[in-house]
Parts: sequence; C-alpha cells; structure tokens
Amino acid sequence: MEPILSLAGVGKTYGSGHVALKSVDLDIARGEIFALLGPNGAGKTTLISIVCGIVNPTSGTITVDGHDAIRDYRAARSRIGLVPQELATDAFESVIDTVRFSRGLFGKSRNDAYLDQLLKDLSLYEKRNAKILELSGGMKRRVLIAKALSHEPDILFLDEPSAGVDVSLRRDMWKLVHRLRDRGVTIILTTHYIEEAEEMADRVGVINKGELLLVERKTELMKKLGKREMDIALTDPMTVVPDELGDWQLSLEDEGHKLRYVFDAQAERTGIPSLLRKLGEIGIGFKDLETSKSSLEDIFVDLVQDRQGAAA
Ligand SMILES: Nc1ncnc2c1ncn2[C@@H]1O[C@H](COP(=O)(O)OP(=O)(O)OP(=O)(O)O)[C@@H](O)[C@H]1O
Repeated sequence: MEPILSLAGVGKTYGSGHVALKSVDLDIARGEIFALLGPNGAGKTTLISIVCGIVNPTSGTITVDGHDAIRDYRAARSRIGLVPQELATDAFESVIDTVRFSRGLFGKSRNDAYLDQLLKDLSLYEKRNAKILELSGGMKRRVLIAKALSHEPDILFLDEPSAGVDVSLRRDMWKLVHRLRDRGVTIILTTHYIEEAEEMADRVGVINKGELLLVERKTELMKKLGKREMDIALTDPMTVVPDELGDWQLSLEDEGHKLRYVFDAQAERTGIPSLLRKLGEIGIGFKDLETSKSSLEDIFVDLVQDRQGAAA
C-alpha cells in the first residue's frame, strides 16, 4: 500500500549554517503509530515543522497522502493535525470558539456534534465555555490536541507529548492515541522517553544530530537496548516492596521515595507496561519515570559505532 507520508532526501540547514537535518528518507504507512526518538536538539521538531509547512526544507521532497507538501501545500496540510509543545495564542477565547476557529481555518464546514464529541473524548467538555487563560497547564495541553484534531486530519503529529505533562494526562493521551489509530488515523510522535516509544509505537525511528540512524519495528529495537534501570518516583514513600510486585526485580532507593526496576530490554517483554498497570491496580501512585540517564546515549553510541564499523 502507498505510504501516507513519504520523505525523500529531506535536509535542513538553518540560516545560521547549522545543519539540523541531513537527507532524511522515511515512509510512514497508513494507520501506524510511529515514534521519532532522539535527544534534545536531534532535529525532531525541525522534521515535523517541515512536514507541516512551517519550515522550508533546504533539499528533498515530502508527499502527504499523494500531495506534494510544498507545491500542493493546502491539500497536504489539510491532512495533518499538529500538536505543538506550547500553546501560543487565544488566551481570551473560549475553548469551543478556539477549536471551531481551528476547524474553520481548514475550510471545513461547522460540525458541532463532532467537536462536542472531541471535547468529551479529551475530558474538556465541561470546560467548553471557559477562557483558555482560566485553564490549568494540563487542560491547555488538551485544548492543543482538540485544535489539532478539529478538522478531522488523517495524520496526527504529537511533538513531545509527555513534556511537562502529569501522569493522568499522559495516560489519557496514550488511550486517545490508540482510539484514534483504531479509527484509522496515522500517528507520529516525537519523544526522548524510550518508555513512551515502547508503550505507544509500532515502529521507532532513532534520530541524532539530524541523522535518522535507524528505523525499526519497536520489538526489534527493544532487543538492542540491553539491561536498563528505571526509577519510579513514588507519590508516597514506602518501607518495603509490596508482595504483589514480586514478579519484577525491584528495590527501594532514595529512602523509599523511588522504586528501581532493573530489566532486560533484550527480552521480548521488558515488563514495564505490566508493572505500571499493576502499580495502578494496587493503588501505588507515582510522579515520574526515569530510565538510567545514559541509556539513550548508549544506543546512539552503539548505533554510530555499528554504522562506522559497517562503513569501514
Ligand atoms: N530557527 C533556527 N535557527 C537556527 N538553528 C535552529 C533553529 N531551530 C532549531 N535550530 C537548531 O537545530 C537543531 C535541531 O533542533 P530541533 O528543535 O529540531 O531539535 P529537537 O530534536 O526537536 O529537540 P527538542 O527535543 O529540544 O525540541 C538544534 O541544534 C537547534 O538549536
């Protein structure tokens, strides 16, 4: 089947001379969830901005559902919803007005039944008449998602969906992503959390210093990661690891404020999603998740070395 999004030789050198992307080739299949994984400054936002027509590429072509993203910009852009990292404007407008306005920008006729359902899906319906400036940070993020979906796009871009987001919104977002995919929406997210790529994506692309180092099915990539540690920052400290968590190799750190999970990322299943589910079931709250800091770096080092080895 023809890919819904296709990038060929896409490069970007900013006016400053900084090379943010080096000739990226990438095909995204219709209906897949694709995670672009890379550290800060890797070029993820640049790539998304190019596909959405916000930044002009220095080289290459982008095709969105058969439309050239530059020559046929409007048709290409109308297929795409973008959830940026920050909400820029509209502080004095109501939630429903700003979402209606976003839909109108794409020339779509008014459809309040669709928008009402969208606000319900995002737990925003109660706030539909509230002004944006009255909303909490988490609610503002939900508005960004509603705006991005207001014109019924086929492709949804989520730029760092977990940055500065609490656990409940993160969970809601993951659920929404899966529901959207079930309806046939293609989802592309950027992240620097391995767990997020692991939980959500079908395929993962690893990007570093503007170069797409590899694109692989998630299961294949996870096999390459080796032993890792994940620290779970607990809402309430504990003195012993509960018996119900005996299936996972856990220890308490930081005077009971953190649960440390050592796992084998080369195994078919890391146990992270099931562990997080179990924590929820037995009522253990957590504020944050963090894998050993060097892990993503380790993959890059391995990948770069592999490539250099292969090229030699
Ligand atoms: N307008 C610009 N002019 C010059 N350099 C830029 C511009 N925008 C981004 N860059 C640089 O290009 C590189 C890639 O930035 P980009 O925002 O795409 O990275 P990223 O992977 O999205 O990182 P982050 O997770 O921090 O958003 C960075 O080194 C950044 O400083």
